[in-house]
Amino acid sequence: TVPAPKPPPEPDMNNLPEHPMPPHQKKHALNSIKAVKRLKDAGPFLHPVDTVKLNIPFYYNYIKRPMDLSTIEKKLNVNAYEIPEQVLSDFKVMVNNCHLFNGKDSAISHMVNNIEASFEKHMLNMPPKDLPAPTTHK
Ligand SMILES: CN1C(=O)c2ccccc2Sc2cc(NC(=O)[C@@H]3CCCO3)ccc21
Repeated sequence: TVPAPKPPPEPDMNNLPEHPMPPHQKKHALNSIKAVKRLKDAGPFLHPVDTVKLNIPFYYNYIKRPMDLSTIEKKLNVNAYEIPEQVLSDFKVMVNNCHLFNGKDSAISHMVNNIEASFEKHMLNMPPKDLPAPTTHK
């Protein structure tokens, strides 16, 4: 019997963190995701893998944590992340899903590697959690 394709899980809205990432870090992470979404190689990663359009009903049987750029952006907007590393780890889930399902040397995996490199470069400029107090020059 063909297993019914499972819908991609929504961001874990149920247990949002008590102390989410502060606004200046959230803003930087959102800008980084927006910059990646504009890359030529980002197309297939903008939305959850569409198992019907791609005719891969087994996808969610292999890929237990589907992830894509729109889901990361949504999680940022609902303050689902506590620290920037959690954003990076969701990004890596998306990368590893692609490597696992398509093969590390596939064209689509080279595309996801490109956008991951770009995202990591943006995240190098992430401001520290506790910004220095604004100094008032006399
Ligand atoms: C990341 N990834 C994949 O990992 C994937 C999974 C199975 C088969 C092919 C691919 S490459 C791929 C292609 C699209 N393409 C599309 O979404 C559009 C709509 C359906 C055909 O092109 C989206 C995701 C994707």
